Amino acid sequence: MPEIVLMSDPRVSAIPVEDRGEPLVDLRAVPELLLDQRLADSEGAYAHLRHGHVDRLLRAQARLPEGLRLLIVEGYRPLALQERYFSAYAAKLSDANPDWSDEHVYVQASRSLSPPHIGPHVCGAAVDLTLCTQDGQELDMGTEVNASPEESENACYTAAENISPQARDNRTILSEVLVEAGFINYPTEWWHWSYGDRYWALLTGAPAALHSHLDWPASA
Ligand SMILES: C[C@@H](N)C(=O)N[C@H](C)C(=O)O
Ligand SMILES: [Zn+2]
Repeated sequence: MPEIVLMSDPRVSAIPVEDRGEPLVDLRAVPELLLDQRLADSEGAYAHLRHGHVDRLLRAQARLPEGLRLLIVEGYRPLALQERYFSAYAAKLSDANPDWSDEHVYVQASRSLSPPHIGPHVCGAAVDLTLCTQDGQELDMGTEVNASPEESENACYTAAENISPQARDNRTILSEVLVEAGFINYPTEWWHWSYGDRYWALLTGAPAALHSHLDWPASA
């Protein structure tokens, strides 16, 4: 397996950000894209993404085999929520592994959650998504969206081998259309894709990230 750069890697936070001022768009107003409700918040933050992502997602969806579509689970995530998610997971890891240093806990937590200050969801640049049929039945992807390494025996890693051939094929279908549309994947999570954030810049060689952190409510 090629080296996985974790979100906690100092090379990620060292990437400069040159924000383009691209607005957030509410995907609830884009009927071609199907939104899942499992992480829906009352203000609809989860349904927002940077403007350019809409065309990228539509382009990816158009390339799917007939009968399949994207199912969007979460886009924009307010900073306070990212902080809550990160510190709760770090605390859980620390409790389960009392011999781990704080630094090791930080790195291990970043397998599943971005340190808040570099979080791509916080910039409206990342989207968690899966595949479903036209009538919304989710495909077998080997794990649930947002399964942790602990609960999935690392099957959440995109290249994991401990999944069925069918789930492997489904991950390949998802990856191919999203890569073609310009997204990059976080290799510890088959469902997490982004464009224009620091992690994207590091992996693509772009000189800077295109989107900085956004407060919510934003001028969407
Ligand atoms: C919570 C999980 N789906 C996720 O989004 N993880 C990434 C690494 C993040 O927090 O940015
Ligand atoms: Zn994500």
